Amino acid sequence: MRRVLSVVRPHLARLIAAGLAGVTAELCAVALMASAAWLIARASQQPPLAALSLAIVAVRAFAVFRGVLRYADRLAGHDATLRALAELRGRVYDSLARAAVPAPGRPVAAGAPGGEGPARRRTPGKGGARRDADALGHMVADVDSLQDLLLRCLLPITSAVAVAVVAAGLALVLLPAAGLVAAAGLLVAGLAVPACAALAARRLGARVAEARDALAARSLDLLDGRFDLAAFGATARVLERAEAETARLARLEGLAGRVSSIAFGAGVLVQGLTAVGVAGVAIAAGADEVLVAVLALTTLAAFEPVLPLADAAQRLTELRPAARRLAALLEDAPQAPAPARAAGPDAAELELRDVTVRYAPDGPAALDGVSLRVEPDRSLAVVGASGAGKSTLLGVLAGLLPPTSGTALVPPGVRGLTQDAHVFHTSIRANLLLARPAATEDELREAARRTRLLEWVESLPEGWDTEVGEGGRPMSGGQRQRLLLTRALLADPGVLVLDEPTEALDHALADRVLAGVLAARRGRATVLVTHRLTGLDAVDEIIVMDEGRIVQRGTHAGLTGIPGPYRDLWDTERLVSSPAAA
Ligand SMILES: Nc1ncnc2c1ncn2[C@@H]1O[C@H](COP(=O)(O)OP(=O)(O)OP(=O)(O)O)[C@@H](O)[C@H]1O
Repeated sequence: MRRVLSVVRPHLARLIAAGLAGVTAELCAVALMASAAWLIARASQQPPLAALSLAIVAVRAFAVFRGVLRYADRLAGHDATLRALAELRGRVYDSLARAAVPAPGRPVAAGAPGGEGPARRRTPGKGGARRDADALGHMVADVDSLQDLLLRCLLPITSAVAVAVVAAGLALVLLPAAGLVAAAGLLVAGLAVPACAALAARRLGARVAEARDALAARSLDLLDGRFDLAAFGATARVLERAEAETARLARLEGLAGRVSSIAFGAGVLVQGLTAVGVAGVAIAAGADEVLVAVLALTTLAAFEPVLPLADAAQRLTELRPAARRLAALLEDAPQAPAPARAAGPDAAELELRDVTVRYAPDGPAALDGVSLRVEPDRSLAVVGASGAGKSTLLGVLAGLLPPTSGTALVPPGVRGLTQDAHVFHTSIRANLLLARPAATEDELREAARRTRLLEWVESLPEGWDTEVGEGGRPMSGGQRQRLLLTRALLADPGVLVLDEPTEALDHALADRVLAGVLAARRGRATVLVTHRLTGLDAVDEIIVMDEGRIVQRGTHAGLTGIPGPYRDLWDTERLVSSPAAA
């Protein structure tokens, strides 16, 4: 909770102002009740009007101040809370972004942020997307819960404590015995009732969660295993069990919903009993009727901010898991990797000098002393066997992975298409315009023509306005890849890095798409990681990697003309695609 609340620090002044406004508004409410009680009781004794004039003014003043201060309290409280929420959201997204890029020395582990969690790097298939959406939904809800933490818990608790202390203190001064009764009542309503409510809410919350899990598991069984259940004639039996579980869940939820009304009722009962007790003690002590009225009604008013504490305690119990998850997220994310040194404005090219990357401190080098220059107007292809270090090299070139040693000079304006690129749940047009909001229809069409996306878009009834992504129109892997590639082309960055941009396409289409992309990028720096060598004759330079090192470099014609790893890869490719050619 403390870790999450630390985001409030920059907005502490506003929050304190809101707290002060809240406390003063509640004190005004108590003072209003006290002065009104005094006025009515004293008026019943028919004193001269002048004796009442001060009380009349006080009643009006407290009524006006209470209204104004309540308004100020709401305004300042919501202002501070929304600012704190924005801050927390920013920090959470920063943590997710850091976790999504595994820094060397910190490999991505399953279950860790950046592993199978919401910030997972790759999202295979639809089920993964659904899990990501769930995780994202939970995270958004967790962040939003800070709002309740401040507005429904911390601020009300502050007001309640201040009012209870002042009211009980005043009663103690006026009549110690009555003060003790008031203090006892306030303690019961402000501590014991909320504690019991929180305990009940926690117990019931656990049982509700358990019942919900059981029902979810049963529903999945019913959906996924429907054919088996039908085959074995067991559908009715399992449905019956699911219905029983639904009824149990409804019962528990009803009970959980009643906890707050029961707690509120208990608080009101304590309030009434305490007011009667205070009046009784005051009468027994021989206090005059004005003092009795003031003490009893002030006590009644002092309970008003104390009664919502039962609700606040329950909410605090519910918010703790969310706070724990957020704190873990904020703490677990690896520290922001030292960014690759940005090259000066005149150094337009991308350069690596003796760069080594290790994912674990004592682990093998994924990149081993690589030096490389990417000229601003040339294209470069990176090839090599699986695990040779191609994606790692691309990560360093894109400024996403800092080198463990060596220097990476990465100019601003390196953008790319990594394997994590995301299709947003919106139209094809909006997905593309993300890269260049001002792009014209012609530019969209031109980019899509290069990547062979255009034919597919034109075949759709709603064309560019077709909704895609989760919940939208399902896309094939190839359509998704071409959409992302079009977006990368449209962005037209100074250096475009592409990780296996045609991996999901059949060979014939892959070759045409690659040729289109390279033609569109002619004269602009492009770095391409690929397994497929066909079409690389259109690339200015090819580097061949093996075990993290560059083992060959040259052009397609040059490298196929000499024995070596590139020619071996080329021969294998030709053999696989057309055995007769070998
Ligand atoms: N996040 C990571 N944590 C730990 N090790 C990693 C990580 N990413 C890559 N590696 C290791 O670094 C080495 C190089 O991997 P890299 O992904 O760069 O190879 P690649 O040539 O792109 O392979 P592929 O063609 O299969 O994508 C491999 O041994 C791989 O196991």
